Amino acid sequence: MEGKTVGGRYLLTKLLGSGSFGQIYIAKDPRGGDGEVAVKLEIKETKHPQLVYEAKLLKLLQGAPGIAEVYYYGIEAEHTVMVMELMGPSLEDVFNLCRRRLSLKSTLMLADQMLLRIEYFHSRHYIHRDIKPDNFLIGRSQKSNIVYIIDFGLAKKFRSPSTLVHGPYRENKNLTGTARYASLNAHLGLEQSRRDDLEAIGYVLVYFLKGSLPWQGIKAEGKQDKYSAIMEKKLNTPFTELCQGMPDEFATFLSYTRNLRFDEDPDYRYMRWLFQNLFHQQRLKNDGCFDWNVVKGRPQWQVNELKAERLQAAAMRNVAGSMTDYSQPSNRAATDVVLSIPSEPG
Ligand SMILES: Nc1ncnc2c1ncn2[C@@H]1O[C@H](COP(=O)(O)OP(=O)(O)OP(=O)(O)O)[C@@H](O)[C@H]1O
Repeated sequence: MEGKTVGGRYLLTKLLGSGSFGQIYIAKDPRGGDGEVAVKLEIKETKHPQLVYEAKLLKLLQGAPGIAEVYYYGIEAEHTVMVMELMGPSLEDVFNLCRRRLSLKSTLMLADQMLLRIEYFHSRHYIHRDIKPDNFLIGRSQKSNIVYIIDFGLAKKFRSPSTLVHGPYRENKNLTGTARYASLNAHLGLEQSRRDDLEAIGYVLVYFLKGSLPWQGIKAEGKQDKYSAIMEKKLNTPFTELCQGMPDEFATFLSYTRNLRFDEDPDYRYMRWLFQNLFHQQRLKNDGCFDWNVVKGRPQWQVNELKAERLQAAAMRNVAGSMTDYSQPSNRAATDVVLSIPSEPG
């Protein structure tokens, strides 16, 4: 596809990766900004289309910090095409770059942005359901301090936008998301709600600060046995033990999220205050400088290379290990968004 033009103006220059979703390219926009955009392509006849849902959800979310701008959506010869803002490496990439351990300062700066993103997501009536470091990307150039939230393939509307009536509580659900960061209630088969995205953020923060989670690397026969073993470990690891050696705020945060009722409005201000307060107590300086900006001997271009390598590797694996089962209607995103797809702006 390199060398082709989509949307009448975007020239595909480089394959970034491919997987279950189709392909993602870097493209040049001769008329726009720094000239580079990301293009997602999905085969038109795909059995389980996702791009249309992602485009609808992105359209709904447009205009807030940390949400990729969409420039074009359309159906062309054999593909559904979405042209969007090009972003940089994921938090998993930069975590690797920092030898799989982040400082308290970076973790707290990320906590603040991740909480803002999820609060905004929830304010638009959706839960994400696949919170993990790979689904947060760093912006490029002037936006390199901004953390973006991506991958809405598992997002689900949790309340009516008009009446704000919460969706029903259900049990016996299959686990949706990524087992490592899934909330205990998601493991237990409860319908997910806002609290589950927040508990997952808690696990991501512990992962950044400690370098790993106690349920990583558990060996089991099949997928289901592995999920059960992870759940057991989560059940049997009190937050005080999980967060041993870390400031108390992390266990406090996790307990708060775990104790939220299914349809309770989370107090986002309280959660951000917890971490901001710790930040100030520790006399840290919010200068926007993350660990990966100062990794010795690792210039910025290496961050970009690392990302390219990871995307290639993911393409080779063909996103093996993904738990998503798109044959399950509940696993499909945003089927009921009523907004129209964006057409190319002026
Ligand atoms: N706008 C973008 N700019 C740069 N990289 C991007 C952009 N969108 C997605 N990516 C990269 O491409 C990868 C795949 O994108 P995305 O997660 O949206 O698709 P997916 O089908 O849900 O993939 P996966 O199966 O890995 O969850 C992401 O891991 C991300 O690193």
